[in-house]
Amino acid sequence: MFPFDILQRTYTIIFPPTATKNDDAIRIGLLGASKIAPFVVVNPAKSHPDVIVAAVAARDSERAKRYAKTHGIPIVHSSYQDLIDDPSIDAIYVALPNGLHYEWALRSIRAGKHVLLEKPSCSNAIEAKQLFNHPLVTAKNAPVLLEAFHYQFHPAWQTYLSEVRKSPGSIKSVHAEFLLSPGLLGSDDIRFTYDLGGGCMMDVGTYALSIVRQILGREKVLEPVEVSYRGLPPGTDGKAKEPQIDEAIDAKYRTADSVDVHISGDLVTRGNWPSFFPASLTRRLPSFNWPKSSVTFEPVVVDSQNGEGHTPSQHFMQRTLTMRNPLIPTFYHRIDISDQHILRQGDHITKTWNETTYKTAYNWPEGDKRAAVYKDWWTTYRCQLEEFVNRVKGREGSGVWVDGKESIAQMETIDRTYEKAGLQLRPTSTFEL
Ligand SMILES: NC(=O)C1=CN([C@@H]2O[C@H](COP(=O)(O)OP(=O)(O)OC[C@H]3O[C@@H](n4cnc5c(N)ncnc54)[C@H](OP(=O)(O)O)[C@@H]3O)[C@@H](O)[C@H]2O)C=CC1
Ligand SMILES: O=C1OC[C@@H](O)[C@H](O)[C@H]1O
Repeated sequence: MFPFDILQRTYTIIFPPTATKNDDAIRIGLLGASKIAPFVVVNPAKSHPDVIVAAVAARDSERAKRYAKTHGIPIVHSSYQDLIDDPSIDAIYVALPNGLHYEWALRSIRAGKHVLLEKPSCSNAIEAKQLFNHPLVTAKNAPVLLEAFHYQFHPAWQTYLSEVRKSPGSIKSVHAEFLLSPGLLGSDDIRFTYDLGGGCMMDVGTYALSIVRQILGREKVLEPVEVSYRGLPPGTDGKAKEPQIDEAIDAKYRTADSVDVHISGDLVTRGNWPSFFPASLTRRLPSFNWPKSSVTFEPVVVDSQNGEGHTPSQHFMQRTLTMRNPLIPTFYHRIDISDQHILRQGDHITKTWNETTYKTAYNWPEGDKRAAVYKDWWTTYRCQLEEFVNRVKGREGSGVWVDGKESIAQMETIDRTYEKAGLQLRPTSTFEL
């Protein structure tokens, strides 16, 4: 039954039911013929009655035409600015290198277009503050601007967050990791160029950071206490390529209320094999790891007895909540609610045991009105598109949103992490508006 469910959802993601478009559907334009746009916008739009992917612009018009043909996009513009100035376009999807997000988001907003902006929103906190606090963005009736933290919109992530909120005990530690297998990114990938706002912290690291910040408080800036990174391997000439680029990053933070926070990201993960394989053999071997988040709570007292003449006995419970694969939950994810129980008599531990329950959430809970709208096969991107459209149309929506304050605090924490690592902040755009 379980693999059949996966197959059914996967089939429907690839071949979604096509919706008849409404007359007032939002017409989206793609800035750049990017690799990610088919997943984030083109495919999800097929099943959305209020979205038409109407145009694309690329630096090379021929490439843009080929891309448009492949994806059935009717209009091709020969420059990004032409696309933005097209009066038939309502919204822009900015999937450019991170270093260009600020400029093209602002240009789009200036043209009155709504913006779905890829993560990370900007190159650094200076840009993020200028963008999200810009009068054109904060004005009443300003266009919608959303940093595309797609995973937050999926019911699986929201279910995990609600388990965090209702768990007994205060949070002791939080961990998140996103480790990419080798071979997914070419050596000329935008992620490996400093001037384009590259780096692991800017890429998979930004998800791990966003995850821990969602758990701890979305507007909190975290202060790093220890950061280490791995740079790019030297080129064939033996010289360091792009010395400001982190290929992998590992950062620890400690909050004012003493929560230990740990994130790891890696764009080219080797090693990391289970410990029964000798590390000397596996250190250089590629490995696959699910993105993961876990939260451990302080122990709580479940029961306490101090009967006269008896040694006092206490029953403690300590919870750990783990979520595997918060980023592509539609294929597979799992929420583990693991409770460690300890019985003590005086100073002696007399018994320990574990109780673990597992949860999945491919949709909102039964009876929740959102469950009647969402579908089990919706990807995080389809959920995100639903909420982007709801905002643009002024509809109620699911209640999940990433606001400017969250995006700014995210960039401030990324900056502090780079500073602690001894790396330069990603360069600030010279574009002014
Ligand atoms: N939400 C998600 O799951 C994901 C988000 N992303 C984000 O999306 C963005 C794009 O990533 P991805 O699609 O992987 O990248 P691509 O390299 O496929 O796309 C980047 C686009 O940027 C354009 N571009 C403009 N200037 C430059 C330049 N100087 N060098 C290189 N490209 C340039 C290119 O457009 P043109 O066609 O005009 O040549 C290209 O199509 C990033 O911000 C990344 O973080 C990426 C993957 C997943
Ligand atoms: O979801 C993702 O997976 C791979 C990353 O490199 C990418 O930028 C990210 O958004």
